[in-house]
Amino acid sequence: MTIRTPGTPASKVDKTQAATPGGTPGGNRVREEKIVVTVRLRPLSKREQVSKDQIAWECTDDHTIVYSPSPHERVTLPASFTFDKVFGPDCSTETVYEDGVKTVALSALMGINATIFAYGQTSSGKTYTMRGITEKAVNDIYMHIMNTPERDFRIKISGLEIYNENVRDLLNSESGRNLKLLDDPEKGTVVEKLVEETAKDDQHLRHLIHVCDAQRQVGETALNDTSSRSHQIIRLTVESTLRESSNCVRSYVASLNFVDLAGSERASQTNAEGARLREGCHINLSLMTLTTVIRKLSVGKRSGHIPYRDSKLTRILQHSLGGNARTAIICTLSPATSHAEQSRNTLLFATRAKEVTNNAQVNMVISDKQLVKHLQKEVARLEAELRTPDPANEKEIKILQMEKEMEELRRQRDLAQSQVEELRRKLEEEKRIKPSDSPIPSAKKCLSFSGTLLPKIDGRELGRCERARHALARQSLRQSSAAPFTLMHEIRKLEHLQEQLGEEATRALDVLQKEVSCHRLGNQDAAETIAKLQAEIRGMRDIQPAAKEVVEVGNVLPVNKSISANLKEEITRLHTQGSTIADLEEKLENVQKSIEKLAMSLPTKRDQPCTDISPKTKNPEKKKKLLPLASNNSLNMQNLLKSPCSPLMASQQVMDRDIENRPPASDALSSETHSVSDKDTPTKSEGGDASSKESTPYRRSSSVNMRRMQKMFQNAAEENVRSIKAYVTELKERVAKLQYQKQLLVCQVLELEANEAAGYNLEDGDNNIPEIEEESPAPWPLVFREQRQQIIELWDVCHVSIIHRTQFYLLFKGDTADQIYMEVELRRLTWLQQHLTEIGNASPAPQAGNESIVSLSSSIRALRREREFLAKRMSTRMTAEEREALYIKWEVPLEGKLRKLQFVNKLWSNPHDEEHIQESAEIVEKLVGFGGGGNMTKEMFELNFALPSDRRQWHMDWNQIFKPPSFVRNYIL
Ligand SMILES: Nc1ncnc2c1ncn2[C@@H]1O[C@H](COP(=O)(O)OP(=O)(O)OP(=O)(O)O)[C@@H](O)[C@H]1O
Repeated sequence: MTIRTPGTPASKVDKTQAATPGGTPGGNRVREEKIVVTVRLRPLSKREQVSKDQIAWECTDDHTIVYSPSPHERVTLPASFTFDKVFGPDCSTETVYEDGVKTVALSALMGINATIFAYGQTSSGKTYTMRGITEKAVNDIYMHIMNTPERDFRIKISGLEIYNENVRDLLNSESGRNLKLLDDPEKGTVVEKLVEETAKDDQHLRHLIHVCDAQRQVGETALNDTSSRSHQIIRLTVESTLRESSNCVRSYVASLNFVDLAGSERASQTNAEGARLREGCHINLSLMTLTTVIRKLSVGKRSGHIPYRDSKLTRILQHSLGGNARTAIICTLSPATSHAEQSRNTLLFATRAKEVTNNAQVNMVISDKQLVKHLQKEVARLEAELRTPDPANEKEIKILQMEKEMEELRRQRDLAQSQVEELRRKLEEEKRIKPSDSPIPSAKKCLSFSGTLLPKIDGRELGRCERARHALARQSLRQSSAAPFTLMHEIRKLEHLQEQLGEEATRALDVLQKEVSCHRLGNQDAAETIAKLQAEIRGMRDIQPAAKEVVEVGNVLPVNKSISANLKEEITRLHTQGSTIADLEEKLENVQKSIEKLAMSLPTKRDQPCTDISPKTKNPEKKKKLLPLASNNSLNMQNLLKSPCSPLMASQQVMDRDIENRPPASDALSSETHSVSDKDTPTKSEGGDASSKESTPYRRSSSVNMRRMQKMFQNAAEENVRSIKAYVTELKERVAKLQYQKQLLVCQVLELEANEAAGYNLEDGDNNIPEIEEESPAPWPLVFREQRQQIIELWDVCHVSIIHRTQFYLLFKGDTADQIYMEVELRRLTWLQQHLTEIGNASPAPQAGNESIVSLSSSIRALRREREFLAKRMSTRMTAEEREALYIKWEVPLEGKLRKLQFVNKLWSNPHDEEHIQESAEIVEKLVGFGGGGNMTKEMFELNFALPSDRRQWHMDWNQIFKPPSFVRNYIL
């Protein structure tokens, strides 16, 4: 057994912090603890009574002792002292023990070093007190041992005295030698060859203690017949180990010191001389060192050098003074006036001692012997288990498995917690980047689209955004990424349609060109218009689908390329074609205008010389106007009468002769036509079709039917121009729709890419998008409501024009036909939200072609301007009464100067209040004046995918806001 008292080797000592006495070891841990200081005031001794000494000290309560001088005495020094406990003359030693030092003493039973010592002037009652305390402690120790059968206790005792600065062994008086103090690096200060005896029982221990007392140096002085002339230290070492059955190899070990100091004395009072005087000098010297150590410790251990080594007493008690021990000091006092000054010195010492802090720890040792024994037993048990499998062992294995599982679960929980922490941290970061002065805090939540920017997990708000995101992602993936080939297929189909459309347009334009050729001999304006139109048509014919090399629908994709790479290529190609379509659309617009102009220039019935069409007419101008109509060749004539408006008809049928529409081929008509043509048929050089002259029916028409014929052609021409106009309009619509469909595809591809970038592997068909739960699609009304709420919140987040919001809100009420518009709006807003999140409040410097990039701040500014506009409108669109009623209802102060603006600022301010949204929309509608449905059509929104035009309607502000940066615009066809 290795015991460190206090010098057990560190490698074998396991120290934990001290427990509160009476508590579980290591339970209520105390890092630092002040020395417990109590004062015991004894009664007047017989000697003092005889000398008529007066009582100078009085215990006013359990903690205070007060100096009570005689009436004539003048007191200048402190008269009242307070301590942990003060015991008056009537208090028994048992009380002093129980209330003052018991807890400290019994700490030793739980591995904590403890020291109890008595300090005081000679004959103040130190020995009287310490003998009683030791007795009580021994009783309690053995009582505890009896009550703790699970532990095996061992009590050892050693006793020494320091007499005239010599250390003597009280249990080995035979030696008569002065024992040396050694400094052991591991054990600290040890007394060489000090006998340590193991107490067999309490009686034995008492006996040994008695031996120590008996061996102590005692002398008679004037103050005390049996004055202790030395410092006595009785050390009990208490070791306890759990009994063997528990397989525990660790033991508590602690020392309990009972220190009875020699009393400070004045030679004048003790009348000491000779040996007594010398003893007194040593006593006072060592007590002075003790006082110095205490004083230094009382102002802090780092106050400098602590002179422990200046006396043997302080060297031996070093651990009890500011070290690894719990310490209690009992300061004994004589109440006599004659010892008042000595008593005050004792109280001053006690006062300093109160400030000394110790660091007590639980001392545990591992016995090598016990350890080996334990390991041997363990090996034997395991060997036995191996030989005969124990069914209980299976249980243990299961328990082990369960423990492993629990460990894994804990690990997962920790991981989840760390992820939550990470999210929180990012949110904090987000908050820091986007200051909290953002007008709508909840907006930030929705501005986070990607997982890395998720807002704090916060109930419905996030739930809705998350659901929307997941729904969108899922839908997107189902539509696009879940089957990327389908998406490719869709693109191909679109291209095919686009190609068809181009071919139809080309065929129709052929017809149109020929038709226009027929009008070349019209008036000057018409001729110019026609020339322009022809040029445009030529230009349009030049526009062919650029991607003839595009693989046909159903062709196999290159297998060595990733789906996304192919899709990217497709998008790039679509982008190229997009400009073609845009050109086509623009040229169709021009053609339409020209046709309108042409229609205007066509001879009206008023212009026609109905009664003066004969070759002999005197008005060559009027006659000339008629000529083009009369000079059309047969092919054009037939084409003219064949409306090219139907795209389907624009196929082969358009070019075929339509017998039913052929003009009457009567002889009269032919002769009349012929007669006219003789003079007026345009020559080839004028653009007429000379080859058709021979076969034209006009040649065979008679002049009698000429007027009728002209009229008929006139009507046909008008009709055809109208048809062409309608057809061009239809072409435009189809181009727009084609454009729109491509937009949708692009959106899908962008999402596909985003999802791919986010780590969702699409190519292996493993859709890693967190499936919320496969549920049957919700009915449209429900979906509509949810989407609308998402849109409203996104409007709010992105600071979208409230006029746009109003238009959209009022237009789309939940028809099934609204689905596509809702989806488009949602997708655009989602993009915008992401875009705003990415660029934050920064206002990017305008770049070429990128002038309208929006930031959060620019959106807010635009919205503020819009609100100012609406505020102005309140004056003209509302009566004073209406305004006032609204102010009251919307809680705007009536007396405020900016109440209109205040009111408008409240519009569309709460995306979560349905009633508020409805009312806001109605008010904005009234202010802007697009009510009645006259100005608003759903198609406005459909066509909004086009880049901003110069249209000035408010709804186009959305496009102004939503002008994507160039990298996105490359995809927006
Ligand atoms: N609380 C007390 N009640 C009654 N008598 C006491 C009390 N304390 C001390 N005495 C008596 O006072 C006398 C002196 O006590 P004691 O020897 O314990 O003093 P001391 O402080 O140890 O002196 P010294 O330092 O000289 O050894 C003894 O006769 C003792 O019985």
